[in-house]
Amino acid sequence: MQEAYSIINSQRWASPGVRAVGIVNPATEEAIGRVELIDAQGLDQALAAAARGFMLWKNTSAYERAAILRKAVGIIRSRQDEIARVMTLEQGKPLAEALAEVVASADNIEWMAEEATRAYGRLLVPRNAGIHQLVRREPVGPVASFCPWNFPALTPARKIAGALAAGCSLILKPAEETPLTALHIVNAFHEAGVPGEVLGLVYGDPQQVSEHLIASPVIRKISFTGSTPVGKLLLGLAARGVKRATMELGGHAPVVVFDDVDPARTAQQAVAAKFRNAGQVCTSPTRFYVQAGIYPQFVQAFADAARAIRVGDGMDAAVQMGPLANSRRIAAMAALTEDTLASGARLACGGKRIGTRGYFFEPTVFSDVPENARIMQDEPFGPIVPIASFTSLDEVAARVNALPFGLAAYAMTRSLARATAISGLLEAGMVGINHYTVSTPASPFGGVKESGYGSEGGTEGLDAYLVTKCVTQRSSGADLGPL
Ligand SMILES: NC(=O)c1ccc[n+]([C@@H]2O[C@H](COP(=O)([O-])OP(=O)(O)OC[C@H]3O[C@@H](n4cnc5c(N)ncnc54)[C@H](O)[C@@H]3O)[C@@H](O)[C@H]2O)c1
Ligand SMILES: O=S(=O)(O)c1ccc(CO)cc1
Repeated sequence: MQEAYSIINSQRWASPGVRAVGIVNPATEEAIGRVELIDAQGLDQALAAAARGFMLWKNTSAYERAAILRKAVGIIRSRQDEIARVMTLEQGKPLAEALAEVVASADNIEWMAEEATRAYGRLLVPRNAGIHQLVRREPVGPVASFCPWNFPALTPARKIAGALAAGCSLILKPAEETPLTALHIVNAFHEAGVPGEVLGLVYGDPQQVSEHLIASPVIRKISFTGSTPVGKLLLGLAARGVKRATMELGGHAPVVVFDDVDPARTAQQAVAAKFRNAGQVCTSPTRFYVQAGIYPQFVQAFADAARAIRVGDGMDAAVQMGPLANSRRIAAMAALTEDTLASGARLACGGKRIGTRGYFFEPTVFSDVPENARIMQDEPFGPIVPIASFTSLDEVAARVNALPFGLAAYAMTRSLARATAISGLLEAGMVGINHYTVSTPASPFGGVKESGYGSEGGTEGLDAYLVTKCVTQRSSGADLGPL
């Protein structure tokens, strides 16, 4: 049995009369450990530490901060197999996917470590020879970050890397369902030399923790990855203190498949992307619009490839799709399947829970899905996919942009003219043309509309933790007229 716990000032926080909840392996439903939940007194200690940590870290040179972050990268890489194993046990994704996530986490931190030394300001051209005006970029202050369970290493890694590279202190609240992976990531930063006060880790009741931290005058910025409804709630709390926010919220990514592509190859590529992490990815391709000329062939090839996916315990190297992360997702998939059948859509494959032990659900494909079916509006966040047909570019553009979401969007075509046109039309923060990888360390990851605002990754990901200060300085003894 493994234990996860809050860390304040590099020390395990033991709340008197500590409450704990079990950590469940979603492939077996067995308890694999427990996570201790923090109390209000612990949160106050974490805030006090973050306030001290900010004064310390913002005065640490960017080069020193970068060196410490690079050391954390080395530690994470040296433990990547162990961290991946823990992730698969507590989250369910296949071991190869877990390993790829740990590798990506290290790559993101490494990229941000380099970026730490490039937070340039600028010098203005003064209106008077005795005046110097400079625009400084400074760390915003202590940050509170909230992470979900679908990427237990990468989401914390991105949030920690951006904040620490900029010179901010951070209190991280990972998901209580996947606490062990985050504990490994935070430990790596501390072992690398990040002072305990600079990076705190808290687990607790999500509502209690977010309300407590966001209300504190210590916290100057929040960063949240999760659902749009919770994001709106946290934005409301942040607004009361006029605090900055980065919000990575839900999506419902459309894929426009034009009739000039090979339907079988395109469908196989789509299936690999759709069922990654059992569809529990905010950038998952989740609504397929296929041009009428290749629609039947695409649906057939998609369903064949989905049926062939090997589903099982992610610890088995032959498995391609693991369980869903928790029992809530199974209930959500069952309800969505029922609802989609009732809408008149055709079930091409799947549609049921697999077995009674472990949160397994069949890769499920619906075709001829009407636009008003719930699955075309609500993010499935699981292994269910709707496919519909379209005829013209204008028609499909109106349909894909009708939702309030705008995170990722994709289009498949061999035509440069179509690719250019659809890239301009899609209302999304990230667009993939003939490709589903829209996230790299150098690219800004974020959405528009109700998918959130702000970016993580890229130069924008550092910018998100910086504020602007304009300093106007008079040379001593300068004889000045008006500015
Ligand atoms: N954008 C993403 O990467 C992402 C990740 C996980 C879940 N989701 C969304 O969440 C939905 C279902 O997941 P869920 O059942 O865990 O939903 P949820 O909205 O209850 O929880 C999502 C995450 O937000 C956290 N959370 C919930 N209430 C909070 C609060 N008041 N303050 C701070 N954090 C809070 C949870 O701990 C969890 O990690 C999915 O359908 C999906 O749309 C999105
Ligand atoms: O970098 S990705 O693996 O594509 C990725 C996608 C989404 C999220 C957040 O849900 C994290 C990483």
